[in-house]
Amino acid sequence: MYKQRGLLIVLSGPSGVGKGTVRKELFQQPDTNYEYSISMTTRSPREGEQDGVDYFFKSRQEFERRISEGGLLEYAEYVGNYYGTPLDYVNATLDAGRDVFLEIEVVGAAQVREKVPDGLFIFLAPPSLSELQVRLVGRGTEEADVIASRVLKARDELEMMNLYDYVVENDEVSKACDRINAIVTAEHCRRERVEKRYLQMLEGE
Ligand SMILES: Nc1ncnc2c1ncn2[C@@H]1O[C@H](COP(=O)(O)OP(=O)(O)OP(=O)(O)O)[C@@H](O)[C@H]1O
Ligand SMILES: Nc1nc2c(ncn2[C@@H]2O[C@H](COP(=O)(O)O)[C@@H](O)[C@H]2O)c(=O)[nH]1
Repeated sequence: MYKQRGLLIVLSGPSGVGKGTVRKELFQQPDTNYEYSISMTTRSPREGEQDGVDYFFKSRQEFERRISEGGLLEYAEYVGNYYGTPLDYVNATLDAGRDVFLEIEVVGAAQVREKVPDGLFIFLAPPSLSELQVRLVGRGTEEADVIASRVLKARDELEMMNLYDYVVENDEVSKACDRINAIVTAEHCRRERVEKRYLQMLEGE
């Protein structure tokens, strides 16, 4: 019997815009039905971060071995560290008909677009660049030079907004979550209509 694959939802945007905050809020909502794909990184854990929960923390050597084995759906080097999405988990979950949620930067998102063109690509945008800087400083997890690199990078990342299916402003976390939920629901309805039409056409043969 024909079984539709799950939907791959990609949330991207500059560092500090609030991707993690929005994602955590979405996953706390009782009717959320996506699976979160935990990324791999060579970055050191921040205070409170747990291996296998926030990231799979790996050495550069181990990460490069995963790349050479083709074990990543996408990866990017971001301000001196590797970040990537384990391929097996994404494939197994989508094959089981479950939606997968990726929270990744823009270079990796562009690679996913090439490989999974029917994914749903959402760019989370800050109200302004100055507010982005305020958020990064307020988070207090990076030194001033790293914050400066991330804000500088954000200028180029914002130019990639037009490559996305949707741009969602993160002015308020609850509003951003509502917008993302509405987009995902609309995409499911669209896919159901297409699937129904497809099955009707097969029956008519
Ligand atoms: N809508 C918002 N209004 C004000 N502050 C926010 C909002 N969303 C997130 N923040 C704050 O901004 C900071 C950065 O948020 P967060 O860590 O979620 O960003 P991120 O995009 O996941 O960053 P990175 O890509 O570096 O992981 C946090 O301190 C968070 O509490
Ligand atoms: N291309 C990928 N980017 C990822 C992945 N996981 C996280 N990220 C992004 O990296 C930056 C920096 O993250 P931080 O935790 O050090 O602040 C940020 O934009 C993340 O969204 C991934 O698997 N692939």
